[in-house]
Amino acid sequence: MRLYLIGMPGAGKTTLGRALATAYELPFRDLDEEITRREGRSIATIFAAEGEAYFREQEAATLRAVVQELPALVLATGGGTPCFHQNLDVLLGTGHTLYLEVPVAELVRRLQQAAASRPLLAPATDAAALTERLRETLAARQQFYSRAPLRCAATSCSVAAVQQLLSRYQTSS
Ligand SMILES: Nc1ncnc2c1ncn2[C@@H]1O[C@H](COP(=O)(O)OP(=O)(O)OP(=O)(O)O)[C@@H](O)[C@H]1O
Ligand SMILES: O=C(O)C1=C[C@@H](O)[C@@H](O)[C@H](O)C1
Ligand SMILES: [Mg+2]
Repeated sequence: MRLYLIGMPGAGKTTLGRALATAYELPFRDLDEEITRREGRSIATIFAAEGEAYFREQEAATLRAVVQELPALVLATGGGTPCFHQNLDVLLGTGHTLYLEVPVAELVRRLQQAAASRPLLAPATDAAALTERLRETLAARQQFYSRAPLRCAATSCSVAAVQQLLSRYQTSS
């Protein structure tokens, strides 16, 4: 089984992804970490040195390489992954895609500390600016995230809840 987690920055893709991989005894990959490893530099450095378009190309290529390499895994994608280069079609066509749905106010709480090291959020320094930035980003991305056949809300996104969701989904499909 390939299980893909998608959602906004701070939604908990990496945190929950690792826990799900342990529960299912599957390898875990984090797409941001894979890109960092392939490139030998941080995401922030890639954005600063090469710009977003270059990052999106590397992201798309790395996604396809990971999918080809591993027939079974849990993959935490980057926040923007489903929104560029037909990546969502790759996800939908090769595994189960789960959208972690988290309200903007909760994302702000989680991200406020870390915003400076996240290139797309860095310009938003205070809570109001970060809220506005996340609102705009989510509005633009909703059309992609909402195509995931599986979704769970922030408050119910435990490993057990996802396992239940997935087993119901697998028996019905
Ligand atoms: N269920 C949760 N409840 C509260 N805090 C959480 C939860 N899941 C993750 N967090 C916290 O929120 C922050 C972001 O989590 P995480 O890095 O897993 O998100 P992400 O979706 O992988 O973000 P990114 O897209 O930036 O990689 C972390 O500080 C993490 O500890
Ligand atoms: O939301 C986004 O577009 C991003 C999220 C991160 O996971 C990284 O993939 C990168 O910082 C871009
Ligand atoms: Mg992450």
